[in-house]
Amino acid sequence: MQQQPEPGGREKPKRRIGVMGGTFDPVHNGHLVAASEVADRFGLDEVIFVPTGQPWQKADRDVSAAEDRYLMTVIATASNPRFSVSRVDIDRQSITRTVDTLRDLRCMHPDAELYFITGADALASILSWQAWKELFDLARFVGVSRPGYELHIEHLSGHLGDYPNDTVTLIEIPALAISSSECRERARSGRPVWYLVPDGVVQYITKRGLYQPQDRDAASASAPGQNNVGNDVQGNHDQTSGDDT
Ligand SMILES: Nc1ncnc2c1ncn2[C@@H]1O[C@H](COP(=O)(O)OP(=O)(O)OP(=O)(O)O)[C@@H](O)[C@H]1O
Ligand SMILES: O=C(O)c1ccc[n+]([C@@H]2O[C@H](COP(=O)([O-])O)[C@@H](O)[C@H]2O)c1
Repeated sequence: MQQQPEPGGREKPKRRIGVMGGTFDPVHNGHLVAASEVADRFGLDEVIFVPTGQPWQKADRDVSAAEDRYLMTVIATASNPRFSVSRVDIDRQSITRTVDTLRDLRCMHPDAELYFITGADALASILSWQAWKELFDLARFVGVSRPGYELHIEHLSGHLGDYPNDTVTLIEIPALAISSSECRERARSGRPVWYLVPDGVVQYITKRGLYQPQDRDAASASAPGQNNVGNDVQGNHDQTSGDDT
């Protein structure tokens, strides 16, 4: 671990901060397990979840409102004292670039070591990210396994010549074959998302009527407390629909 000198000559370990970037539409248990595993393996003091503002590589589909994705991420992470959520990307008035995320977080935490966490699919496409050459100066990268994707680093090896060996690390994590796309499709068709996402996120999706077919959106907007998600999404749980009552 890198050390920094203290007034008395003693060395103080640097704070280690994980950065879990994602569109989180919705956040699911695969994201949470990835963050938790990396925190454990790398002895991270904190993991900051950073919902994207304008994910330019997802411009081919409608992405839910940033505020909904942010709130779901807050709900999902609230019970873990090491997890927090940042608004840096959703408050920036431009497309979301990880280089900006990391620059902002570096300014906020100048003495910390940053560990950017990516799934195998995201890591595979990192050379298509904007200003990617700067990324490895700003943070270490941790690529985590994900069912259905090959976790590899060969595409980066030609670009990491002068960087330390631990600039990008690959780790195997418990396999959770969950995706936000699948959760959205389930909610849309009235199938359960219980246990794929935290309970509070199920309730938030229900309360806000997220991921419903277009013709039900108007109802959702005009009656935000109404249960607009199919009953199957609620399963057999004995709980409220998330009404404001
Ligand atoms: N099940 C999973 N296991 C490991 N990593 C994951 C998993 N799901 C997502 N990730 C990683 O989390 C980060 C954010 O992912 P994102 O918010 O795009 O979720 P997603 O499930 O891939 O969404 P979508 O299905 O809409 O593309 C990415 O680095 C992605 O690779
Ligand atoms: O910097 C970029 O150009 C860039 C392009 C695509 C994705 N990313 C980041 O990769 C993370 C996962 O993104 P996504 O789209 O798979 O949810 C998230 O933090 C994004 O900001 C970053």
